[in-house]
Amino acid sequence: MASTPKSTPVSPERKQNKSTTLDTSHPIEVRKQIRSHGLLPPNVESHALQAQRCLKQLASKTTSIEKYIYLSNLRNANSHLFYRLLLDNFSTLTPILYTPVVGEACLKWSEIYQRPEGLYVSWHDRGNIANVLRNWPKPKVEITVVTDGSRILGLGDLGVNGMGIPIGKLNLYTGCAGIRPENTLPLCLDLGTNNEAYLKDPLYLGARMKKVTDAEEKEFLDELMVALNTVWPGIVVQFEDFKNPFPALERYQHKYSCFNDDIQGTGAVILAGIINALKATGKPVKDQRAVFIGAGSAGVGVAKQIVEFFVKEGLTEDEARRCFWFVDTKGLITNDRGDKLAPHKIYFSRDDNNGQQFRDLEQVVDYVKPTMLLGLSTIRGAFNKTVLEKMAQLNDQPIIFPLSNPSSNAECSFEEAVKYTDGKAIFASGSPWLPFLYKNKILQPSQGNNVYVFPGIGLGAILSKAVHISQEMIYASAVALSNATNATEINDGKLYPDMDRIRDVSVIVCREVIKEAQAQGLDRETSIRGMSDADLDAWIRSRMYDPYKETGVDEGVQGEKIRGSPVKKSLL
Ligand SMILES: O=C([O-])CC(=O)C(=O)O
Ligand SMILES: [Mg+2]
Repeated sequence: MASTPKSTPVSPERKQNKSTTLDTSHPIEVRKQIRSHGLLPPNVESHALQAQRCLKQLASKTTSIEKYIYLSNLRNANSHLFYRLLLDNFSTLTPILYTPVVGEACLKWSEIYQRPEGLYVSWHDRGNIANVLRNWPKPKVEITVVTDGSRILGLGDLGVNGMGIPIGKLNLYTGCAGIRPENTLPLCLDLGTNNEAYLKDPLYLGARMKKVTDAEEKEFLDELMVALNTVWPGIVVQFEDFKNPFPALERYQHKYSCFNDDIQGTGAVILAGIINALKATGKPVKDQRAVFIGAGSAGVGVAKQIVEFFVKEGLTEDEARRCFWFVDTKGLITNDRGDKLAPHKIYFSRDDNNGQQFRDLEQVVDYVKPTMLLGLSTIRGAFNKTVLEKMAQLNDQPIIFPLSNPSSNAECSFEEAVKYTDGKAIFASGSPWLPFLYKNKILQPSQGNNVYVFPGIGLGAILSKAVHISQEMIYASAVALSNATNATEINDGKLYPDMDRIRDVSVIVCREVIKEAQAQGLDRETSIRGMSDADLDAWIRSRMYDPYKETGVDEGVQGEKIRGSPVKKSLL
């Protein structure tokens, strides 16, 4: 291998991470400049040819998990190529990198593990968290997705196996919102697990200890938030898949630039879907009756954002709140049910049931006569044939949202929703389903997944340098998403934009989040105040990572030089 001449400085990062520069699309001049000449096979390939090989290799993998591992390896071998492939095949690759296959990957994480890919911070690191963060090899971190693995999708407590989720979400941050991959930090907290099977599994990669108490978790998270903001001031923090996320959200949301994806991100996306569904049915909000099955943090978070919308549409908060009925494992949540309700359930608990109690969903549907049914219960089949048939008898266009993830936990499939409502359902699910042919018409499912907003919210917070992420900024993301759905999509019966337009959608969401931050005086980036929408969009785009523009040369400026003018002869 040629030694590096003194005249060509190679950054320490580049030395450590040479792999990202080994790209068969690099022209010979680039290969010579970055000293990868000879390390690559001679043919200089087009991006299209590279993609063709990757898709062929991917197709040769027979199981979803093999496809997942293939894509992880590709990302580590050549991140720009990986992101080019993702951008060009978004709707095909997302179900592998993200829900549902990422769920399977998390379940098997200890078996399929090959490399860390993120940072693990343990209970035993308390008192020393900032120093552990400083071990992260990349100098700049703009955003982190952090989980403690205690409620991974609808799969329960998976401990450190939950690391697949921050990795998957951050892949989408880069793919959808163009945050540079090296500026993202997947973060998994090992605060113990109550998953007995994992604790007994010799291959399990986490500490052999039970989950710490709520008070201990609070102490740990307080130190973590200070440490993150000390090591990377202004870092945006996305909380993900915590079993009990409300306390942390309440504690930090006015103090740091952070949000909870499961409460606020999912809430915003579902609200956008509901806004579009109500436009389709034409029924006013005052006539809506929403039954939620599953009264965990996500369900309550989603409903509270819909309450906000109903209030903006003219109801009082009390009138809006009373449009919701929640069902948990014990039945309809009422004040006189005889059990002690968890604090987050009290807001929606009913007091108008005249002593009647309803144990199952069918009884609740008969009693409430809902216009919409939303599932965040992780109970596959909870929206059974009878329930769906009843919804179709009650409504011309019943709104059916089985939102639990992954698909194996969804309350019903798209096919079931179509068949049992005779094609009348207005449908959105959390995980993807295939289109379904019904009565000679191909019907398209909508996927109400938080991926529609979290990348734009995170990018908006980064670019506006928001001091914190307000509920109004989250609400703005929901309205932006509903407006981003175009006429063709609406005519096709869709509630959300096509996934293949996700980059454009993320720009729109980001712009509206920035504008709301500006309106509330939460922004610190003064140079973009007062810009028109078009100028702001162009400014946002100019800051987004584009894997097609990466030359493999360290700094973008040098890359520009290579593209713009011939590289100096002396370097060749
Ligand atoms: O990851 C997803 O697909 C959506 C989500 O946040 C969850 O289900 O927890
Ligand atoms: Mg989640």
